[in-house]
Amino acid sequence: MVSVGFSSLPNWGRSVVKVESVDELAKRQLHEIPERYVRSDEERPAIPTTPRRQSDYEQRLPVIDMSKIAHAQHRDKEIRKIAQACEEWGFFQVVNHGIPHSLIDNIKQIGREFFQLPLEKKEKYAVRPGDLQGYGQTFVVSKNQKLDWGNLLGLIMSPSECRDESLWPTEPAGFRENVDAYNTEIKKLAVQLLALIAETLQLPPDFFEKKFGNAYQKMRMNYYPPCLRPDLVLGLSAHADMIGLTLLLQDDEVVGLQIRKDDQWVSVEPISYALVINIGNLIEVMTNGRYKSIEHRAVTNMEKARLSFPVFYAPGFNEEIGPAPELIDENHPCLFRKFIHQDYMKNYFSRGVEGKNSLYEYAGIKN
Ligand SMILES: O=C(O)CCC(=O)C(=O)O
Ligand SMILES: [Fe+2]
Repeated sequence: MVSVGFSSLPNWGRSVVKVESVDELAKRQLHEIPERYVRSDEERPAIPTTPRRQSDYEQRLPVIDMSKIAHAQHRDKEIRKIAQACEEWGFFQVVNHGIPHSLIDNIKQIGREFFQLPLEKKEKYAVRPGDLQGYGQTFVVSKNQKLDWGNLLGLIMSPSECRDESLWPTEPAGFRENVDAYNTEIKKLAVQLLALIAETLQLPPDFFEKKFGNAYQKMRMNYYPPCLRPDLVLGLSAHADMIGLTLLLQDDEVVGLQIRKDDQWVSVEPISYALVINIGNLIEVMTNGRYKSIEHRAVTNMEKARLSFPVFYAPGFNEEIGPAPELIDENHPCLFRKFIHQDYMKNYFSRGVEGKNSLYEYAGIKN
């Protein structure tokens, strides 16, 4: 079946299994966590302490000050920091990015209010079979798979033919205006960051921009209700983002995002009004593996709900994706074959969350 939001695109081949809303489950007086949410010993997370200690973060994720990029005397240093962050972490935070704080406050408020609506209201926007947007849980593709302690609302901004306004909540007030305004700002920042990332690799400044002409842009609101046993569950299973770049706004108060660094899970320190940026699988391919798309996950908190707001930014669906010829030489053999973005997307969504292994299975070249 071709879903409404993707009438001009092929079926994504993803079947959705409907599961109970975690928002509702978490409201019940549970004495134990239902089995379907309890992770195996290997997957169970270490939970950051409250109040937070430095050891919760191990090393600190690089923080890029965008206001310095405009100043000749600081620019080179910030560019070097971006290069180092992309090479060593695949992640960094940005501050002074120019997105009005009032807009960021509005997005957080709207997200919180949406998830507090009664279930019947949220279910008007439920994910439909085969679709990638709406209210629900991601990647539930089998009746036996472990479930995430979280719910989400996903909305595609562009291309315009994928934007499905019937799934845009009319409550809380101001939802549409704020989400649109925020996404316009995020797009500007994404364009700026991609040009800087190209610069760090001495690629032509429009190297990424060329592919992002008819960009795919999707916003997600993730809601992780408080959980009786954060040590047994995951808010969001470990995964790598299969897009170009992710720009994530996270909760100021509740720590939850963890990234895999040197085989350890490191929490990302919340910084007020900062955005967390990460390299997605497509940029890993386009940079011939120089910049890696790193696995990450979200953990929950016993007392407080946590919200996060990623915007996923990717090339147009029909773009051919492959390593930059400038980044292939004798010492850096070509690591990936070329493919069409939407073929990869379709393949990815048919698998469910499997870490990032599927990128190499799909497009990796064995040298
Ligand atoms: O909640 C978070 O901080 C992580 C969200 C995330 O990784 C995603 O939605 O892809
Ligand atoms: Fe992610």
